[in-house]
Amino acid sequence: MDIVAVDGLVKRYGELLALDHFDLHIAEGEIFGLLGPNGSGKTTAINCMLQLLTYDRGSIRLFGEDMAPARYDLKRRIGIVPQQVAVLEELSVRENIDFFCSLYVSDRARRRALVDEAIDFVGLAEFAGFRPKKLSGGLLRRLNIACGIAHKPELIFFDEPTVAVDPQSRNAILAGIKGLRDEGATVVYTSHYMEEVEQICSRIMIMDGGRVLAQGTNEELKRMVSTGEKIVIEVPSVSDAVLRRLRALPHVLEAGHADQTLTVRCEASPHNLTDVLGVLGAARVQLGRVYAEPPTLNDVFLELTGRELRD
Ligand SMILES: Nc1ncnc2c1ncn2[C@@H]1O[C@H](COP(=O)(O)OP(=O)(O)OP(=O)(O)O)[C@@H](O)[C@H]1O
Repeated sequence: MDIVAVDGLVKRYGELLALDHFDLHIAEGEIFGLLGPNGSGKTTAINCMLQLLTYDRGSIRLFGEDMAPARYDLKRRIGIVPQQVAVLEELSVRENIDFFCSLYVSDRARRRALVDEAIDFVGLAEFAGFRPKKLSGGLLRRLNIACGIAHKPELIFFDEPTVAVDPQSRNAILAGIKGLRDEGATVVYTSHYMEEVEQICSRIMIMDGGRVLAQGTNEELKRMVSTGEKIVIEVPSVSDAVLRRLRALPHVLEAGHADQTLTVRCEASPHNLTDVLGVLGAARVQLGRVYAEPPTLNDVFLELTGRELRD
């Protein structure tokens, strides 16, 4: 059974079509990535699923049941980690987590255990008595996460949880999300950082302008496009004649030399590296380090839309 089943969702803000027949199906135990540039409709889609926004058309089923504003039984099974940190300034770390947990769990003893577990989970034990304004940006994000997950939700929405956090907190957050999945939760993860989505998501949807452009595993998405690897070779100089010969190779899209580095972008094909090294060998070019980078999700987005994923 799909934990999330969204079909034909249409959402307008006045004239603006924010979601255009948007479909989303997520199986139990997935970390599903919603990847798209700013304004592509990720937050709108989440807020419709949570019934925080009304929508014009479409159906939303969560846990196999029709979602509606008064379905508190379903809402109780959901955790939300919003894009903007939403905690109470006058409460400590522990009190904040306890407050949000108390919206779902009334038994005090059970709540104390859940709050302790959430504090350990996000690594905030030594800050439990701190007020939010004493925390760094990364620690504040971790508190935001603890508030969203302490009640042990089965389905958790993370909306850009790593914006403006230091690398250490970012890694802790990503590891934490995988930990939640390992404990049985299903996760919806929105981001415009393709590396994160590649790192943790079982499946990824690329969206733009409120529409689904493509979806699949990381590898499936990369196989959908014709862009192949980027070959990078350290070499002090390359003559124009050699560059012309490289560009004339059957699967080469682009070849250029800058900063003592030759870069050759190719279409997907098994012999690109051999062909490129063949041209350089014939011209007796002295080579330094040679490596090939596989296509990124940015290449996929670029080929699908003609634009970069990052602004
Ligand atoms: N309350 C609103 N009123 C009018 N337009 C809105 C409103 N909220 C969002 N929009 C517009 O709807 C579109 C989708 O926005 P949304 O916030 O869902 O995108 P997003 O992919 O989540 O982007 P971001 O990463 O910036 O949050 C954008 O064009 C945005 O300007």
